[in-house]
Amino acid sequence: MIHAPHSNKVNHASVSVYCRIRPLSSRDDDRKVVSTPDTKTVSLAHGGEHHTFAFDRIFDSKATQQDVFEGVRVSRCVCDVLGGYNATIFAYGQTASGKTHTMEGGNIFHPLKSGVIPRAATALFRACSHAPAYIEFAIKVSFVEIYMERIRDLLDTFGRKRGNLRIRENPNSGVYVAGCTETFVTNENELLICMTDGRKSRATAATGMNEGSSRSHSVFCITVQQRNTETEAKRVGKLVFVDLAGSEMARKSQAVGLQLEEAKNINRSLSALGQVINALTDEKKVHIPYRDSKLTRMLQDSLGGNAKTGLIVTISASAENASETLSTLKFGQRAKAIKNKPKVNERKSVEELTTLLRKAEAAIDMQSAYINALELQVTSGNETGHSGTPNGSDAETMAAILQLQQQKILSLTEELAEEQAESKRCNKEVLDLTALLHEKEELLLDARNFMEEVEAKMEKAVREQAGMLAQNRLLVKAKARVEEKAHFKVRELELRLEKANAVDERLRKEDAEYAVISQGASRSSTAKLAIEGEVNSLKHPSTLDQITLQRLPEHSSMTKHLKLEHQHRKLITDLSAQCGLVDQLEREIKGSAVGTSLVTSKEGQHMCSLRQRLEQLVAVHRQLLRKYAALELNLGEATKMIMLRDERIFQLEHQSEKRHEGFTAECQRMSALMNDLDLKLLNKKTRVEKVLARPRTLRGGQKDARAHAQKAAIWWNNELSSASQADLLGHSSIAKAS
Ligand SMILES: Nc1ncnc2c1ncn2[C@@H]1O[C@H](COP(=O)(O)OP(=O)(O)OP(=O)(O)O)[C@@H](O)[C@H]1O
Repeated sequence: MIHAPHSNKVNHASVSVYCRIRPLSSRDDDRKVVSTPDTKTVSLAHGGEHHTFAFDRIFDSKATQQDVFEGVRVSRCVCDVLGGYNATIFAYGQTASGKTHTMEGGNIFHPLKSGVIPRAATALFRACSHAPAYIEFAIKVSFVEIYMERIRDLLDTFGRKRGNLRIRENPNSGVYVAGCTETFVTNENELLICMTDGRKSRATAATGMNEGSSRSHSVFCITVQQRNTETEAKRVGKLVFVDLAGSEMARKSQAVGLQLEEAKNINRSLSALGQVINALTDEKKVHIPYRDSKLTRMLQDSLGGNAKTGLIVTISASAENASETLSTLKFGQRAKAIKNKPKVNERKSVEELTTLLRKAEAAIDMQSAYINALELQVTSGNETGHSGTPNGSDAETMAAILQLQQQKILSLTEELAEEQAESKRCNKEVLDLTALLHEKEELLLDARNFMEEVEAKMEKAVREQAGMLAQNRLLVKAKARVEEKAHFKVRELELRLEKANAVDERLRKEDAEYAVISQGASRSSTAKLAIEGEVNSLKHPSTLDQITLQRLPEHSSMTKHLKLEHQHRKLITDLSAQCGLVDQLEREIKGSAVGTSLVTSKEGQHMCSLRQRLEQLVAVHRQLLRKYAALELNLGEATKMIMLRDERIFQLEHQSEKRHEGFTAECQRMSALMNDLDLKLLNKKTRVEKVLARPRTLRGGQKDARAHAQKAAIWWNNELSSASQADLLGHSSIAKAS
């Protein structure tokens, strides 16, 4: 006997309901109205009555995130999903009762604080890593929210599909959100990153009851696709986590304006959910109002559909929330009565179906042969009955046999019909699959053509990219050159500044030297000439050129000043040329930035770094300009000082000239005096010699003459020594004066 395949068997499973009690917060009334007699019962005292509810598991306020994960048996849900089932876990409860805390947790990356979703991700990837090597997995996630009756894609980073997505239904894959972003993930971390990205886009707000209240229902879906590489059989399972927005009373949450509108929408969709649950648990109701809200439409497979569903109701133990707690617990109790029909989403491979078909045909053949044999036996029995007269017991036995045979025939005919139907179904499936195969082949062909087109485009893009890269490289080199030049110019400017300082220093020294120089009349006159030349060229600065500079005396301060000015002018020209180069570079970089907008993000980064370097260059350029301005200022001051010094030099020269003239006149006067003295001496000497040469006969006057001659000699010697002393004094006084 052939049994129906596993996929066709429908097991009814009721929704598992769990209850988590949130610890009292500072905002809460201290009076507790909730108690937990045991791990499966929760009791609420409200309105003078005790309401008791039984659930699959109760988590009190001390329960940890791991306790909840284990108690809700999320790992089993993960196994179900890997087995090809759809599973849904959703959290329902009053606002601020801890739904998001339970589903996502305080910190999704923290080992203790993470909630059900991150832990399920860990379990899923661990299970995949332990699967046989011939099973291939593809895991993708989607994250949407239902905000004010609009479905928004939370993973759509560009916000194109945030508007309002549509819900569609497919006989194979069930209810799904059309066009929502599905991101493939290869590990737990990637999944958590997707979740973090989605959480950032979620609509939350601070209300009177919760600092970070979710203003929307969020649906996080993990789809696990499996392929058996040996048999080509495929399986798909979905793990859906729904964090519902909390029901709230406007009075308590103090919602006004947009928040009030949000609260109304939340309450409306939650009441639609309640209606669906009521209809599902009421045997008389035939119509289930799934289409009354986006929320119920999305949860259609999870409520009364083909998914395995777990519901976590979150409540507050505080007396002030007792009425909301009661309604939450009632909701959980009703939901517990919902019966789902979980089924495996599996597609058998063509080989598997062909084998099944062959088996079915063989069974049909065997049964047909058996029926024929039985028919023959019946016919021959009848014939035997006609030929003789059977006794009573024989007749009874015959009747029993006939009855048995008829029953057998009946059951065999039924089985045959079943097998034929199965065979027909298999045949149809084979035909469908063959058609699908052809369709896929065509699609594959299209895809191949498309791929070829894409490849050609890619090649072109790569070529263009390479061109752009080369251009970028050139730009970078040009930038480096400009940078180098800028650095060089800065260094040059610094050197020039140092030189200017040195010139200043040397000018100071020259002042001192000049005093000595001015002593020499000839040198002074040369200097005078040079200064005159300098003054003339200063009067006509426009005529100053390199040749003029070369012609001027090297040691002259004016020459140095003019040289410095010439250098500065050259520097201005250089700097403006550099400015032009930098501007051109900026323009080129801007141009290339526009051109490279389609280039990969790596190049974008490169461009960014280029831009940064350009900015640095511009900063250096500005610094240079500032330095240049400072230099110009220094130059102005230096020019002023040089002018003052030149004036002083001019005055000194004037004085020196005057003194020189005085000195020359004094020298002339002294030499005239000396000549005069020499003449006088010569006369006296001659007279003395004459006296000494007189004859000795003149006895009478001989002694007198001798005495006179001696007196004259003494006078002469005295005159001579006083004259030489005066001469010496005269010389020293001139030296002092000069
Ligand atoms: N079991 C718990 N243990 C510790 N803190 C909790 C627990 N449950 C909730 N909280 C804290 O209570 C606050 C409200 O929780 P949460 O945001 O999860 O509520 P909610 O039901 O999602 O609210 P809403 O419907 O407004 O979004 C948070 O600060 C959260 O950390």
